[in-house]
Amino acid sequence: MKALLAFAPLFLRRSRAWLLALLLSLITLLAGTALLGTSGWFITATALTTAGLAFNLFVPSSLVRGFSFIRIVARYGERLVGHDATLRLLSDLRGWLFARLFPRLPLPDRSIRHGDLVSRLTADIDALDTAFLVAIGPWLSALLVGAGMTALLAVLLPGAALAYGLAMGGALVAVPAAMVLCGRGAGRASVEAGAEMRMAVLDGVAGHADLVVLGALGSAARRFDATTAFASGQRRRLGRQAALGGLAVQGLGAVALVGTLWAGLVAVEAGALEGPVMAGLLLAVLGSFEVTGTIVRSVGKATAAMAAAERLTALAELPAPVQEPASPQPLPRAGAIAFEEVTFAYPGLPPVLEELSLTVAPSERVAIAGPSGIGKSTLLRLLLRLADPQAGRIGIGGVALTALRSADIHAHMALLSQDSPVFIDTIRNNLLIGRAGAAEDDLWAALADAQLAGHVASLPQGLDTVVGEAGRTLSAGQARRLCLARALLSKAPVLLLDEPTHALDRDTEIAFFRVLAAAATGRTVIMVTHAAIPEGTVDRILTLRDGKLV
Ligand SMILES: Nc1ncnc2c1ncn2[C@@H]1O[C@H](COP(=O)(O)OP(=O)(O)OP(=O)(O)O)[C@@H](O)[C@H]1O
Repeated sequence: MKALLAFAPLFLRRSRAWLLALLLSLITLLAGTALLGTSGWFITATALTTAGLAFNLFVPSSLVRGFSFIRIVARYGERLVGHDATLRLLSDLRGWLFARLFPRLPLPDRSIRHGDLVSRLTADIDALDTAFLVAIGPWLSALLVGAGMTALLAVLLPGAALAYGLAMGGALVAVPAAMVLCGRGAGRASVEAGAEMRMAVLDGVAGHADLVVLGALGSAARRFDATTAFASGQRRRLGRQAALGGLAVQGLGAVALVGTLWAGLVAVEAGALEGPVMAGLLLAVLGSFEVTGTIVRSVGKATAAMAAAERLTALAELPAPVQEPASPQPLPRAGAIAFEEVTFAYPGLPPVLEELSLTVAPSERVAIAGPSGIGKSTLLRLLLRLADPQAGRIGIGGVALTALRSADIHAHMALLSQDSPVFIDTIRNNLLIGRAGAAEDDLWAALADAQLAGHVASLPQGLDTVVGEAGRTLSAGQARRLCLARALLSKAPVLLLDEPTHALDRDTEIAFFRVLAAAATGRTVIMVTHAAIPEGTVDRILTLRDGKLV
C-alpha cells in the first residue's frame, strides 16, 4: 500500500480527468439505480391503476426514458475520459520509470534478470495504469452510490436503512479488506510467478540451439512446466478467494434486499409508505447492489497493482552505480587519459586492479593484452565511469571523471564492447546510432573501414536491409563488423575497443588491424585484445598482470 502511495503524485497529475470520470461513473450508476426504482414504482402503480386508482402515466414513462438516455451518455463519457486518462497515465508511468532507470544503468550486476526487467517494464506498468479505471474508480462510485441509497432509505424507509447500510458497508469495505489481507501473498506470488515464466521463455528462446544440441531441452521444459504449474496454483488460489468474495457480496446483497422488503411491508401495513414506492425502493436496492459486482474484480486488480507498485519502486530505488557531480566541470576536448594508482574490486571479491597507473596521450594508440578474466574490460568500464574505483583517480586532461557529467564522458568515447548489439533495424539505422545525421558517404566509409561495405553493397536493399532478429541474419563476424563501423562512425575523440576482432577470421582480423590505424587517425585508441597485433597498428602494447600494467 505504501508503495502504491508513492505513485499518488502521478495519479494526481490527472486528477481533473479522474474526477470527471468518477462523476460520470456516478451519474451512470445513479441513473441505473433510479431507472430500476422508477420502473418498479411505475409498473406497480400501473397495475394498481387498472384496479381503479387514477395514475399519471406521462411523468414516470418520461423519467424511464430520461434515465436510460442519461445512463447511456454518461457511460460513454466515463469510458472515454477514463481510458484517455489511463493511457496518459501509462505514458507518465513509463516516463517516471525510465527517468529513474537510466541513471541506474548498468543495473547492479546480476540483480535483475532480463525477463524480470521486461516483466516490470510491461506487466507491472499495465497493472498500475489500469488501477484507477478498474479498481479505485468503481470502488469510489459504488461507495458514493451506497451512501446515497442509505440516505434515501433513511428518509423514506428508516427501518431498512440500517440493514442496507451495514450490508453495503460489508460488501464495499469488509469483504475487499478481507480479500486484500488473504490474497496479498498469492497476489505477490502470482506476479512473481509471471515474471519467472517470462524469464524461462526468454532463456529458452535465447539458448534454444544450445539446449537442443546439449540434449537439455527436456530439463528446460520441465523447469518451465514447474514455473507455469506454480503460477497456475497461485491464480487458482486467487480465483478461489475471488469466488468466496463474490459469494459474500451476493449474500450481503440478499440481506439488504430482504431487510428492505421486511421494513417495506411493515411500513405499507402501517400506511406509512405507498405500495408502488416500496416496489420502487426494492428495485433501487437491487440496482444499487449491482455495482458491488465489480468489487471482486477490483480487489484482484488492486492487489496486483500493489504488488506491481512494490516491484517498480524497488527497481526505481536501486542504488545508482555512480553519483553525478553536483556542479560538473566542462570536459577538456584534448588531454591525456590518466589512471593514477587505481584500485578496484567487485563487491565482496578480491581487487581486480591494484594501484594501476596508465597515461594515454591524445591520439596515442594503446593495446592492452592479458589472460582472460584478468580485468581488461573492467579497466574500460572504469574509464567510462560505469563504476568508481575504491582508491586512486582517473582523469581526462587533468579533470577527474568524478567531476564530469557521465553524458559528457560517454560522448567523448565510442565503445565497441564484447557484447555490442545489432539492433533489429536497418543497417543504416544501426549505423546512425554512432552518429545521428551522418551522410550516406560517411556510412559507406565506415562500412569500408570495417570491411563490410562489399557485403552490404551486395544486398538487394543495401543500407536499408533490416538486420537482427526477424530480419536478415548476419554472421557473427559480420555483426561484429557492423558494430565496429558504428563505433568508427562516431566522432568521439577516444575509441575504446574491447576484443574488436573477436569472431573475425585471421585474414579479416589482419585486414581490420591494418585499417584501424588509418581509420583512427587523430583519435586516441585503447584496445583490449587477445589477438596478435600486426606491427604498426598501435603505439604501445601493455600487459595486465596481477592488477597492474606492465
Ligand atoms: N559484474 C561483475 N561482478 C563481479 N565480478 C565480475 C564482474 N565482471 C567481471 N567480474 C570478474 O572480474 C574479473 C575481471 O573481469 P573482466 O571482464 O574485466 O576480465 P577480462 O580481462 O576482460 O576477461 P576477458 O578477456 O575474458 O574478457 C573476472 O574474474 C570476472 O569474473
